[in-house]
This record gives sequence, structure tokens and C-alpha cells, in this order.
Amino acid sequence: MEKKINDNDVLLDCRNVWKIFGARAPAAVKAVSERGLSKKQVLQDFDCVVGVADASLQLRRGEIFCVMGLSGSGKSTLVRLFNRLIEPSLGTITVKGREISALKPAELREMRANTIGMVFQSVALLPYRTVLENAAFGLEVRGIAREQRNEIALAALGKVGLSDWTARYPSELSGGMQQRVGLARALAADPEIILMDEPFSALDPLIRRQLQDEFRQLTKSLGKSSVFITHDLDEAIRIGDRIAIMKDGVIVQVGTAEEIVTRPADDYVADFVAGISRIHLVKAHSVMKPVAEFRAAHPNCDVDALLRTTPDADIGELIDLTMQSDRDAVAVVHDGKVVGVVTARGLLRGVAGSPAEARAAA
Ligand SMILES: Nc1ncnc2c1ncn2[C@@H]1O[C@H](COP(=O)(O)OP(=O)(O)OP(=O)(O)O)[C@@H](O)[C@H]1O
Repeated sequence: MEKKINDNDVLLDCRNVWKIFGARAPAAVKAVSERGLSKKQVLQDFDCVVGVADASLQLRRGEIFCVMGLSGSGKSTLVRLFNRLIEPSLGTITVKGREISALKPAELREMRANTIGMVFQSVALLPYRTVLENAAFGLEVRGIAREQRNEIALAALGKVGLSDWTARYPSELSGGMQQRVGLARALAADPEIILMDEPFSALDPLIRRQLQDEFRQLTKSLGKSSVFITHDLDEAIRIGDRIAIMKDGVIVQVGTAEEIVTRPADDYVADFVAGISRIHLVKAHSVMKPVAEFRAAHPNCDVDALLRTTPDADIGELIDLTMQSDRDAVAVVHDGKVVGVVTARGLLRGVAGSPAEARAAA
């Protein structure tokens, strides 16, 4: 069972963060904070690259938050700021209520060891160590005794389905299995937050989808929270509770997959989501006509005689129901009351176009 995400329980809070690279970065930062220069102007005037520009996001407890964007959009830079692998040029990052720029070296080590784990695209396993030793490596670095660390690593390997491979060496494992060892290594430290930097991008599509589903299930069952970087929108939709879309260092939109697909913030996002199937993303509540409006437009239709569904039924389910019905319309029921009606015409609009058009068509 998936644990509920608490909207008010923010684990990681990133506010107005900038990261500017280059020899004249301090001068560029000053100009940005005083004059609000754009990324282009910073490059022109200071020969500095803006990696991340004025980014704000909040990771909630229990949430998988995907950061999605094309190559060079700033995803890795943003996420590396979250565990202070790099320092922000401007802005604040707070983890569990503590501003991380204020942490002393020992506190930072402690945070990386216990609170924020990270899994990279290439997991860099140690070739002459067994799978078990690799999974236990983080614990070994922290000085945990062999017996105890092996016990913890064994449990973590069990969670990722590698119990039978503990005595093998990385070269004997497939790419997908190596990624699992990387995940087990991160899980062994039992962090609350796991940062994932394109962990599955080098894998075959089939293995990749399997790992995506396993990762989501595991994260939810263990009650972890995760920031997951990907350049693949399908992956973000499959894994993420919420998605941030980045372009040129800027977060252009944050929302659920349904929000992003049905209400893209600008033309860039609209182009991105144009090819995404709406069948499982768009829900009845987005395409239904409110019941009072429907009754006014269709006074002869007995709404209470229609087949019924819930507000979170997806378009696929709505199509099935509509086909079973002889009325070409389905009633949406919440708390025992009909709150809206989805018509066949509205459904078609929902598949093809915007929900607003779908509601108008209903
Ligand atoms: N250490 C650095 N020095 C200078 N510029 C950098 C540095 N790291 C990143 N950048 C620049 O910052 C921008 C964002 O890079 P980043 O690696 O964060 O993008 P990304 O979205 O993760 O890309 P990819 O998917 O290819 O990994 C790019 O223009 C990049 O050239």
C-alpha cells in the first residue's frame, strides 16, 4: 500500500536558487541579484554559464519528485546542490528544516550519510569487491563493523531482488543488476531522501520499465522520498508524483503528470507533452461537466439513471463505461452525490485536446 504524501510536510525546500559557473561568477551573481539579469545577458556580459536560474521546489515526505529536462537544462546541477556537492551562487536550500549552507563539515558528512543518499547513472561499483561488499561500502566508510554492515547490506540486496547474487562480482552482473546494487548501497544507509541522477538511462527499454516500477514500489513501501532526474518524459510520468520541467536552467512548470499534460504552462511544455497519451493520465474530474450545467443543457436526461464512476476514473475506464451504456454519458459520483457528467463527445475532446474544451463539449 502506498503511504500518503503529506502536502505540509516538506523535507527539502529549495528557494530561489541560482548556480552560475565561470571565472567572473561572483560579479555575475551580484548583477543578477541587483539587476535581475537573464541567462543570456549573464553569458554576454560576464562570460558565465547559468546552470540553474531562480529555481524553487519543495520535496514532500513520501513523494517521488521528478526533475525532467533536455540535456544541459540544469537537472544535475540542481540536484547536486541538494546535498552540497556544489554550492549555490544565490538562494537557500533547507533539508528537514536546516539550511544546508550553514552545516559544518562533520554535519554535512552526517547528512550525506544518514539523510540524503544518491544513485548516479553509472554506479561505479568496485570491481574487485563482491556484490555484498559493494552494497555495504557506504557503511564500511562510516566505520560500521563487518558483521553488522553485511547484515544491513544483505537486507538491502533482498529488497532489490539480489539475494542470490551477493557473492558475485560486478562484472558478472547485467547493467540493470548493477543499478540495483547501486540502489541497495543507497538503501543500506536508510536515508530519508534518495537523489537519483538518471539511474536507468543506459538500460534497455524493457529492463528500464521494470526497474522504474520496482523503484516506485520500493520507495513507496519503504516510505522514502526521492528526487529523480530524467530526460525522459515517459519515465517522469511513470515514476513521479510530481514533475518539474526544466529549460535553460529555469523550472518552467511543476505539477502532477495530469496537470502538466492537460494544462501546460507554455508552448515549450505543450510541445513536450503533445505526443503523450492522455488515456491513463486525464481523469474524470478534468473532463466532466458540472452536474447543474449538464442538467440545464440536457433537461430530458435523467442523470440518476446513468452508469456511475468516481472523479479519478481515467479516460480508458470512462471509454469502457461509455461503451457499456446506451446513453453515451457517465455520471461522476463523489461522496454519494452526482457531481458531474462525462459525455462521449467530451471524452473524445479529452483524449485529443484540452479538458476545458472537453467540459464545454459535454
Ligand atoms: N562545472 C561546470 N562548469 C561550467 N559549466 C557547467 C558546469 N556544470 C554544468 N555546467 C553547465 O550548466 C548547464 C546545466 O548543466 P547540467 O549538467 O546541470 O544539465 P543536465 O540537464 O543535467 O544535462 P544532462 O542531461 O546532459 O546531464 C550546462 O549549460 C552546462 O554546460
